[in-house]
Amino acid sequence: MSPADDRRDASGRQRGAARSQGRTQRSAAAPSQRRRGSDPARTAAYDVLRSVDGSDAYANLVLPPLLRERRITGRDAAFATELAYGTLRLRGRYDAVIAQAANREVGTIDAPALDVLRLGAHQLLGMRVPAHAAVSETVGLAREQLGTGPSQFVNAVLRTVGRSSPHEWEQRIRDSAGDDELAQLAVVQSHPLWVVRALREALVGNGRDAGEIGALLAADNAAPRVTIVARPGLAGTDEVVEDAGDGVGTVGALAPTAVILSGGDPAALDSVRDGRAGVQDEGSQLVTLALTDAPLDGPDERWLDLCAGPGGKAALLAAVAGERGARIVANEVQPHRTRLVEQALRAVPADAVEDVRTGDGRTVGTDEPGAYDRVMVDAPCTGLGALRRRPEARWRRTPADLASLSALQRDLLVSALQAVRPGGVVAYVTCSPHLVETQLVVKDAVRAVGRLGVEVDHLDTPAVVRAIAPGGAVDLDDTRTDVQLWPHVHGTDAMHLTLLRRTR
Ligand SMILES: C[S@@+](CC[C@H](N)C(=O)[O-])C[C@H]1O[C@@H](n2cnc3c(N)ncnc32)[C@H](O)[C@@H]1O
Repeated sequence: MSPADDRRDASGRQRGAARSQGRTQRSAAAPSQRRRGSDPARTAAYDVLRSVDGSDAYANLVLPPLLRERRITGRDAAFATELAYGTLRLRGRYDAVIAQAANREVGTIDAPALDVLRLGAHQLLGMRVPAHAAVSETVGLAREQLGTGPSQFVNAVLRTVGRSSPHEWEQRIRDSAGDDELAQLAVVQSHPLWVVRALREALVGNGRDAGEIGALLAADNAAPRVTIVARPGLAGTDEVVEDAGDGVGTVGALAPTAVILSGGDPAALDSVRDGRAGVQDEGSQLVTLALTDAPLDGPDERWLDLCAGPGGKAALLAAVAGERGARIVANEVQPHRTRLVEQALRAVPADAVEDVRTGDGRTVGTDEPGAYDRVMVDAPCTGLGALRRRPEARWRRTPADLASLSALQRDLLVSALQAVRPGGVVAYVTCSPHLVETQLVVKDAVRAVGRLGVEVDHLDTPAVVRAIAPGGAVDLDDTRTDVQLWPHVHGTDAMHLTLLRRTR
C-alpha cells in the first residue's frame, strides 16, 4: 500500500509547490463557515459516499456541483476529491481492514458509519494525513452526522487502524484472504475477484504475461492524469501547452493531439471552454485517430459515429473530417446524450457535420446499407478498462452485465458492418479489455454478417496505431490484428480497438 502523498499539513491538506511559492488558494467559504462544525471538505466527501451507496449516484457527477454549490475550492477541493475518489476505489481494501479492526463483518456495521470509517481509513492508510488529525476530524464528522454513540465506535475503530502501518495492514488482509493468489490480490488491490480473474484472462488473451495483473490492478487505483485533446484544425498542442501555463502541460507520447496536464483546472483553459480542445483520455484519442488513418479503398467523404454520446470521439472525428473535406453523422440513442454531442461539436466547422441525431444504432445498417466510408462503433460496455476514472464502477458491475452488453455490442457491430460500403472501414472500440466484450464480439459479428453476404478483412491495427504515435514506440502485440491498451503499460484507459475493412 503506497500512500498517495506524504506531504500533508496538520489538517490533512497537501503541501504543494503552490504553498511553498506563496500561491495558496483558500476555500471561498468565509472563515467562520470554514471552522463551524466538521471540516467542509470531509463533509463533502462523506456526502458523495452516501449518494453513491444510498442513491446509486456516480461520484464524478455528484462531486463537482457539490463543491461549486458549497464554494469549496483550491486545496480543499483537491482534498475532498482525493478523499472521495480514493476511498471509493480502495473500498474493498479498507473494508477488510475495518473488519479486522472492529472485529466484526462490515455487513453488520450501519452503512453511514461504515462510510465514515472508510473515509478515516483512507486518510490514515492511503493519504498519510497525520493520525491525530485524521482521527479527530473524522470522529467530529461522525458526531455531527451520526451522533455521539456511533462517533465513539468510529473513534475506537480508527484508533486501532492508526496503530499499525499501511504495510502491516496489507500483510494482515493478505493473510486473511487464504492461499489463492488472485483472492489476495483482489483484497489488497481492492477489486472484486471476478474482475481480477477477467482482467488476468484479458492480459493472457492479448499476449501479455499473467504476472502483470498486480501492476494492472495497482494502476487502476491511481488517479489518472488529466489529458487534453487539441482538436486538429481548431487548436494545436503547442497552443494548449501555452494556455495551460508554465510547465503544466506536456505533449503526449502516444497521440499527436494529446497534452498531459500536471495540475490545474482543465475547464479553465480557453481552448477547452470554447470547444477547440477537450478533456479526453490519450487512448481514446489514439483509437479515434486510428479510424481516420485506416487504409480504405475508394471515396472517403462520409463518416458515421454510431454511438456518439457524449461526443468526445465525434468531436475529434469531425475536426479531422473538416480538415479532409469529409463530413460526419453522429448518432446516439439517448436524447440527453445527443444534446451533449451537439455541445461537444460546437467549435467544429458546420460543413464537417452532416447530422447529429437520436436513434437506435442497431437499425442503421438496414436503414442505410453501404452509406458510409468510415464508421466508429464505440460500444456501450462494462467500463472495466476505465476503473481509474469511475471510482465506484468496479463495485456496481456484475458478471450478469456481460451477457446483455455483449449481445448489444454484437448487434451494433453487425449494423456498422452493413452501414459501411464495400472498401470502407469500421473501428470497433470498447473501454473494456474483457475478452467477451472484445475478441468474442468481433468474432461473433463477423460470422453473423457473413451469413448476410457481407465479408470483411481484419486490418493490421497495430501497424495503423504505431504509424500515428510520434516515434512509433508503442508496446503492442504484433502477432495480433487488434490492439489492446493498458493503464500499467501505456498510461491510458484499457481501450480495445479492432479495425475491419468490408470487402463485399
Ligand atoms: C462508450 S459510450 C460512447 C462514448 C463516445 N463515443 C465518446 O467518445 O464520447 C457508448 C454510447 O452508446 C450509447 N448507446 C447505447 N445503446 C445504443 C444504441 N442501441 N444505439 C446507439 N447508441 C447506443 C450510450 O448511450 C452511450 O452514449
